[in-house]
Parts: sequence; structure tokens; C-alpha cells
Amino acid sequence: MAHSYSGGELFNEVSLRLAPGSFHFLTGPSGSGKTTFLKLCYGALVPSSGVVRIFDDDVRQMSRDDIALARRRVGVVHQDCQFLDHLSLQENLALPLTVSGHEALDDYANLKELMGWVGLTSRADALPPELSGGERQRAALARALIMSPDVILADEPTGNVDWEMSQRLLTLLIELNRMGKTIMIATHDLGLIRAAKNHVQARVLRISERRLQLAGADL
Ligand SMILES: Nc1ncnc2c1ncn2[C@@H]1O[C@H](COP(=O)(O)OP(=O)(O)OP(=O)(O)O)[C@@H](O)[C@H]1O
Repeated sequence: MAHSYSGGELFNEVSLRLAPGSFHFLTGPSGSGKTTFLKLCYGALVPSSGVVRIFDDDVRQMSRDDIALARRRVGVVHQDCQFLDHLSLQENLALPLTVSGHEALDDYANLKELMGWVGLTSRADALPPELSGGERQRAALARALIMSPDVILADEPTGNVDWEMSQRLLTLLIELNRMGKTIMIATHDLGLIRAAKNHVQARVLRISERRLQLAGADL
């Protein structure tokens, strides 16, 4: 698969399969294409050439409805964690359930349980602008989990938080992987990757010179 924007080719000859239950890190310099790669993985972009399959289906052959259905199985933790500022945190998190008319949360009995899991019970009624950076990051993770996804793609989930909070978020992501979820984390933070490797078998991929390369053990 290859992808270009009008500014030029970002990567070519990229080939990757995210095996169910695997844990991957995606790293590379700023602007190398990490966010773009994640967008290709969840069907927000189609590749300029080659094939991207989401759960075995070729994105190009999928209707918008097919992609929307597949997207329910993929939780995305966005870099900029956008929330609706006039709704409480709890209301924001419930939105995907309301919009889809579905009751997901299979791994958690209810929204309260999920909020407890990410340590945000006491902030349920807060408005998003009232949350700290770390609370927003945990809220973004919780929102990605509402539809009980099989795969979690996290774009810099520990950006803008201190080391202790990034460890807390990492612990949550490792716990999700132990529950059987497939995880891919795009990050600049090599310290985070090193910390993770003490607890989970993770492959580290690096976008470099328009290729996706397996990073060496010397990270
Ligand atoms: N929609 C777009 N149209 C044109 N160019 C884009 C678009 N989105 C991203 N780019 C460009 O593609 C390149 C890769 O962007 P991307 O956000 O994927 O990189 P990144 O590795 O995630 O960067 P960072 O680490 O800074 O978040 C950048 O040069 C960016 O300006």
C-alpha cells in the first residue's frame, strides 16, 4: 500500500497485518505519517495505491455503511480528544451509544463502570473545559471503548501528560491487550515504549524513509 497527499508521497510499499490480540507501537519523526497511517487503518482514508483491508474487507469495495459498521469494532483515541464543551463528560461518553442506538459496553456493565475503570467517576458531571490534560486523555480512551471495540488505535494517547499519568494510561492499554484487544499506539515517546516492553510483547514499527520498518532492540 502507498499513500500520497498533494504535498508528495508519505510512504510506499508498506505492508502490515495487525494480528488479533497483538500490541504494536508506531513511531517516527513528526510529519512522517503516523496519524495518516492510523487513518488508513480505520478507513478514514483510502490508500493512493494498493489495498487496505479492515477485518478482511478491502476498504475500496466497502460502502459507507460497511465502513461505519467496521468502525464500531475499532476504537480510536484521537490526538486532539475533541469533546462537546456544553455536555458533561458522562454525556459526551454516552453520545456514541445514543447516536448508534446500540447498547455496547460489553466489557463493562455500564458507563459508570467504565468511568471508574479510567478513574473518572468523580468527574462525571464536569464539562470538558474543566478537565485536566490527563483527565481528558483518560476520557478519550474511555470514549474509544464505549462500543466495545476489538481493536484500539491510539494517536499519541500520552501527549501532554506527565510521566506518572502516561504510565497510568499505558497500564490501561496493556490491561486492554490482556483482555484480548488488538492495540496500536502511535507515539514519539521512546520512554513509553521501553516501559511497555517490560510488561507486554510489543512490536515497534518506525516510519522512516517512506517505509515501515521494524525498530531494533536498541530503542
Ligand atoms: N489532509 C492532508 N492533506 C495534505 N497533507 C496532509 C494532510 N494530512 C496530513 N498531511 C501532511 O502529511 C504529513 C504527515 O502528517 P501526519 O499527521 O500523518 O504525521 P505524524 O507523523 O502523525 O505527525 P505528528 O507526529 O507531528 O503528529 C505532514 O507533512 C502533513 O502536513
